[in-house]
Amino acid sequence: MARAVEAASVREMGGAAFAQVGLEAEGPQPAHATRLAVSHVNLYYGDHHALKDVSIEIPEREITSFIGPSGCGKSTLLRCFNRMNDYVKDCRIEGSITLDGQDIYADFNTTLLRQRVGMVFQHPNPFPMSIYDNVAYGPRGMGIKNRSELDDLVEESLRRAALWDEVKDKLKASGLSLSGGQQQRLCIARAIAVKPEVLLMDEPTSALDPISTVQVEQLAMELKRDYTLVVVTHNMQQAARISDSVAFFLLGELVEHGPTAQIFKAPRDRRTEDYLTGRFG
Ligand SMILES: Nc1ncnc2c1ncn2[C@@H]1O[C@H](COP(=O)(O)OP(=O)(O)OP(=O)(O)O)[C@@H](O)[C@H]1O
Repeated sequence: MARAVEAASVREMGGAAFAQVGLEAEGPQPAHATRLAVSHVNLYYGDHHALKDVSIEIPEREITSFIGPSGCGKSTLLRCFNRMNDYVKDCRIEGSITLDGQDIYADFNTTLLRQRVGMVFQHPNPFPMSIYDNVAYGPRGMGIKNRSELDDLVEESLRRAALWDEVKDKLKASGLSLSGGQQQRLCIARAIAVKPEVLLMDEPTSALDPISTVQVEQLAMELKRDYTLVVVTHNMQQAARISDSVAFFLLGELVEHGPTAQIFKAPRDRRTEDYLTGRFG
């Protein structure tokens, strides 16, 4: 009986994020191939055991969201995907992470990895240069010097980032002169200009107003047609709105990962229920 009441409360409370965004559980979707595969990963910052035996598969052309309370390891795992943690002193990783079957911690060129796995951060961080140069920066670094090729790439990337119409007449203006929401879309344009396969987004809308948040969410849903997206978010409604699947982390453990409807409406683990219903975190 108590269990039945709890299950009902998850549907009402945890499922509320899902219901509020007007989504209903969908039937089985065609499976997408695994793009990133994490197998038994343990990560330590010095003595601190930040990721504990984490295994998860990230399917291509889907949005996978990482949720969980502060400090549970969401950003740490995200940063493993393009080896950003390499820059952290005393950071040690065990286990394996593969991109299309190739171990990214074995014999893998990190420059190439970061080209294939792009990242957008919590706070928009345009370079202190023009809008055009921000987007052209990556392609130039890859050796593209031809002006018309660069022009095409810049336009295509800004269009895909839903920013072209707002900036096409001021491409020489500083990227820093844009609004916060525009700066974040500029950073997305910069990330996709090098044609990555995976886009990592670490709380990409937490510094944005509601209108810019909706624009970035719509953009993420557009981009998943071609890219694999992994999004860290504290916003449960955002996770419900945009994700194909959701992974819940707690104290460095991956508690469960499943289709968005299942996680919000019928989580398998009591700890996920407790988090979604606000009993902790
Ligand atoms: N560079 C670092 N050096 C040492 N410890 C770190 C470092 N980065 C993160 N940690 C620790 O690892 C744990 C996981 O941190 P992480 O940033 O991955 O959590 P998170 O779930 O993304 O948190 P938040 O939601 O607050 O961003 C925390 O205890 C954090 O203090």
